This record gives sequence, structure tokens and C-alpha cells, in this order.
Amino acid sequence: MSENGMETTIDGEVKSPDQVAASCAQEVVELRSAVDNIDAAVIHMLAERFRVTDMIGGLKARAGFAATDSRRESDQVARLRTLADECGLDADMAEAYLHLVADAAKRNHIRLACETNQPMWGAEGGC
Ligand SMILES: O=C(O)C(=O)C[C@]1(C(=O)O)C=C[C@@H](O)C=C1
Repeated sequence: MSENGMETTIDGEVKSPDQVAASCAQEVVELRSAVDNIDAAVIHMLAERFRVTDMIGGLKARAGFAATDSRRESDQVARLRTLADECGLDADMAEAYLHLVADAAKRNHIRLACETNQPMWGAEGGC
């Protein structure tokens, strides 16, 4: 553990003479394993989400559909905001998450359509 006034770096080296600080630092180190496991699960779930949305993008390109479906996104936002409320998460964070992933999914849709010569609405700026 080391301090520079602005930051505290808490690592496995917990050698503080202050017993309370030492035991808090130890607990932080243990809780960080749970954080690491959760982050790994989130990354795996995100990868799976993009595999699925890429399949949707392939179908949209084949059919000549636009990348964006705003009504679907509004429904998703409403659903995720409710879910967030129910489990004590900030609903704005849930909405920000949906915009982050849906915007990335749409960029992937457009790129795939361009790469396969099936230009779709939204790619007017060029492929
Ligand atoms: O469901 C779709 O139509 C998708 O293309 C997926 C997705 C999403 O990432 O959830 C992305 C873009 C659309 O505007 C709506 C939803």
C-alpha cells in the first residue's frame, strides 16, 4: 500500500502499522477479486451480445433494412430503466449502457453492409 496524497495504491503488500488501515486494505484486496470476476462475466456477456447483434446486422444488410430501429431502442431503454430501478441500479446508467452498445452495434451493422456491398441507410458518409 502506498500514498501520495492524491491516491492510495492498495495492493497485496499490506504492511501498514495502522491496524484498522491494514485490515481495511486486506478487505479491499479480497473484494477486488469479486470485482474482477464480475468484470470478466460482463466482458463475456458483451462479446455474446455483439455476436447476436452482428447476426441481426447480417440479416438487416441482406434485407436492405436500415441499421437503426428507434422504436426498438426506446422499448429497450424503458425496459432497462425499469430493471435498473428494481435492482437498485441508477436508471441513467442503464440507459447510457444501452446507448453505448446499440450505437456500437449500429456501427458494426453499417460496416458489415459496406464490406459485403449491401450499403444500408446510415452509411451515406461512405463506406
Ligand atoms: O434489434 C435490432 O434491430 C438491432 O439492430 C440491435 C440493436 C441493439 O444493439 O440492441 C441495435 C440497433 C437498433 O437500433 C436496435 C437494437
